[in-house]
Amino acid sequence: MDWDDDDAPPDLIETGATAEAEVDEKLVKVPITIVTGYLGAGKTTLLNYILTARHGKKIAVIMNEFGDSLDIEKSLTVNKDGEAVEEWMEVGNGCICCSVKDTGVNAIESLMAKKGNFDYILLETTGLADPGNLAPLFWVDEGLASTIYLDGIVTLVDAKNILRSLDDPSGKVEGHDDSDHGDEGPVMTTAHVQISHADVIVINKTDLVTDTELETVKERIGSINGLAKIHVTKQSAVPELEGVLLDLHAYDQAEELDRAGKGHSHLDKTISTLSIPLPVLTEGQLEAVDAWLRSVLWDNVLPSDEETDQSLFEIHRLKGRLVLSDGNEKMIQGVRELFEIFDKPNPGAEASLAPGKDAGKMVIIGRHLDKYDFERSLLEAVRKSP
Ligand SMILES: Nc1nc2c(ncn2[C@@H]2O[C@H](COP(=O)(O)OP(=O)(O)OP(=O)(O)O)[C@@H](O)[C@H]2O)c(=O)[nH]1
Repeated sequence: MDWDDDDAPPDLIETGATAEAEVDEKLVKVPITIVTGYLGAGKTTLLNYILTARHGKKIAVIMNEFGDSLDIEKSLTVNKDGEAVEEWMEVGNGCICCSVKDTGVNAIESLMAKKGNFDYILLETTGLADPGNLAPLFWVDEGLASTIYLDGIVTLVDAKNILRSLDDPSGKVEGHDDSDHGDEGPVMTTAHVQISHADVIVINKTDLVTDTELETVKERIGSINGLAKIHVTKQSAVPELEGVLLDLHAYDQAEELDRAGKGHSHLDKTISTLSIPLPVLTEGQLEAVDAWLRSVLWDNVLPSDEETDQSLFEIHRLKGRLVLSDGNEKMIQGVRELFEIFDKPNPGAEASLAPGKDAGKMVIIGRHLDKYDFERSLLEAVRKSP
């Protein structure tokens, strides 16, 4: 599809997509990247950087002006001849809100039906958005044959202010109040949830901090989210885009599992990353892991020998690798209560492990994880199964 300069729709960054690309446009799935971060962290600077670096690609930038719901009226960045202008447009499909999970996808699909496929979709959230509410909108079941897929969540943090934001009670996320349960706990701020759900964290504005301050920021962020790739930037200029910010495939593989060390760190009192090594599993034990996940993620119940505890923990992100006794491997991906266990892509890509050795791993990012013995519960569930 060719766009006249004069007719170019306001949502497209029209930088000269090729005819060849358009032949495949019905077959190709378009990645959507959620870009989140506090006010002034450098999101717009990052988006402009991507648009410039991806000259020649058709990129839709959607501004989520209203926090956790996407409204039909969106401010969209247009780029013509390197000049960015901002306009308002109507997607025209009603309000996209979290209660209607597939509407966000439908609206973008109908937009693409009208305008032709994009190469990338970048969804910039407001400074206050909880990406955990948005990700499930776009993490669509394969069976639904959507033309878009959630590629990953990128969180920008301002190196100078992030520690203050993490400790600022006024940044508390609404709707996660434990006071009903008599457990106030340390405050969970929007900065926490933006970091805990991230697949990539860009620590920006590093020109405003010393090396020592930067190290402290990195350690704190790494203790909250031990899975995310961390990049350190000035003016949001990441070293490259491929696999760094774009084309992450963060929800269809789990290669970064080994980044998370064993056990968990306590640098941040609110959110931590917990890593549990798993043995080689039989088919029955695989089912036990599935049942354990359903209990933990759907019912908030951590099964254990002594008790079944309705718990206060809150899981934001979960990834895993399961090695089976027949030599196959499975991956686990989870965000909030949603999870999926699926065959490892590219089987045989990694050397197989010696039998009996800890072979698999589950990494959990969430709140109040240190109050419960997740490892014992999971390993017991596995051991009890044939
Ligand atoms: N010193 C410094 N300033 C930066 C850097 N990156 C961006 N800025 C500036 O910080 C300000 C905020 O950057 P934006 O990219 O607009 O941040 P944002 O996250 O989009 O902010 P909102 O749109 O307000 O949520 C702008 O004036 C940028 O020029 C950096 O690395 N160092």
